[in-house]
Amino acid sequence: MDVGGYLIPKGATVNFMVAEMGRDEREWENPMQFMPERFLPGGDGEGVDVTGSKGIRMMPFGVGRRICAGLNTAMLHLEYFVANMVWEFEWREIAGEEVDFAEKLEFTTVMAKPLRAQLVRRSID
Ligand code: HEM
Repeated sequence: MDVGGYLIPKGATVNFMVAEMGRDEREWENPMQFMPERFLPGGDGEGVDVTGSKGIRMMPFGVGRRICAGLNTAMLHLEYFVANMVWEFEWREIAGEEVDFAEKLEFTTVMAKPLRAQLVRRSID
């Protein structure tokens, strides 16, 4: 089979570099910038399809017949969880400890400098 000019032999194992999709400048504006607002209306990630049925720009849950069975549960809970964490707390860097996205390869890829944050409870009056 020919995929984008590459001949894939029958029975070959194909590994998709999922993280590289998120770093692709042809797909994402300033991909290395942490910009969660890109997924809001008007952003380059607005309405992105994570199921792979319209196209694939990111695939955190895999795609196709073995796509994550918990996708909808996970998305619902993550949105609820993140919304509450931002609603309840202000998230700050610890003085003198800048957030550093440098990576280190262990069993999985982890942050070279573990992230520590200072949480300040918001006053909800
Ligand atoms: C942020 C949360 C989650 C992420 C990023 C995630 C991601 C994934 C990925 C990448 C796969 C492999 C897909 C493939 O083989 O192509 C997978 C499979 C699976 N996930 Fe999740 N998952 C999450 C949460 C959950 C939850 C909450 C459940 C259950 C309640 C769940 C149940 C499953 C099951 C059963 C499979 C195997 C599906 C199969 O092989 O047919 N996942 N998930």
